[in-house]
Amino acid sequence: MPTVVVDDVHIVYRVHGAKSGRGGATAALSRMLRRGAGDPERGVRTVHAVRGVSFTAHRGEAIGLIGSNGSGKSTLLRAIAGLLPPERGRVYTDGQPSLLGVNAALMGDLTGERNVVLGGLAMGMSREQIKERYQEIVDFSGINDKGDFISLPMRTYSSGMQARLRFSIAAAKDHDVLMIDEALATGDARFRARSEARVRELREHAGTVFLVSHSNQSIRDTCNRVLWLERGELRLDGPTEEVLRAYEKFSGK
Ligand SMILES: Nc1ncnc2c1ncn2[C@@H]1O[C@H](COP(=O)(O)OP(=O)(O)OP(=O)(O)O)[C@@H](O)[C@H]1O
Repeated sequence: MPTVVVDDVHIVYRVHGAKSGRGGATAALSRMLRRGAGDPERGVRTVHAVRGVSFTAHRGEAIGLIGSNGSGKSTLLRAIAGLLPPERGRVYTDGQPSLLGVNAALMGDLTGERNVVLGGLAMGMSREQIKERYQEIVDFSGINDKGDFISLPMRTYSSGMQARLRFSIAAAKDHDVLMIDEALATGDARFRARSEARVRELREHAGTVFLVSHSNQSIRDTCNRVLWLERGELRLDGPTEEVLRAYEKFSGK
């Protein structure tokens, strides 16, 4: 059963005002003034971040996305989630894909507790379901292991704690398509092991999991298939070990 079909997708970012991007404060000010007047010369630069990528994902697959910095991994995930319109090509998905990014939109000024509810509602859970899973989510995150932190605003958490809570909220639900962008990298070793186990579980519940990671070990431990992107192009798509070996050779590891 296919869950995601990506057909010759191209993603192009447009960066406005980038052509006149040099100079100090005075130049910036004059640019602003010109912009106000509707300057026709204002430049738009384009970044062709994903170039003609095609693949089909199935139920029960955990697919790792690898590639060097800026190779288009996060962009591709955002396109699958429907957050970026393709310039060319199509993305077909079965159900609503959930993107769990390091920057997932929880609210820093709200307590961890409120964010669990907010995140649950955002994922389409009912209040009852959230209430039922609440303790499980908090326990999984380990936020309260060292004291009552869940009742403090989320902005007071360390980046690792924030990432853990985000992952725990997202993982509380079985997703058709769950996309995880580097979230595993921020937790400590124990949390990483726990979340990797949860990714395997989600996958067994017949969903499809995408995982962007720079940790080849995380990819090895969780994924059965790997897509390797380089400069926006799909270089290799295949079984984890095969693709990782080629990638490690390429990156000199
Ligand atoms: N909002 C944006 N506006 C313009 N260009 C962008 C934007 N976001 C990303 N890019 C460009 O798109 C390309 C791909 O970026 P992307 O973040 O998808 O790479 P990545 O493989 O996830 O990188 P990393 O491993 O460093 O997280 C890069 O060249 C980047 O500069």
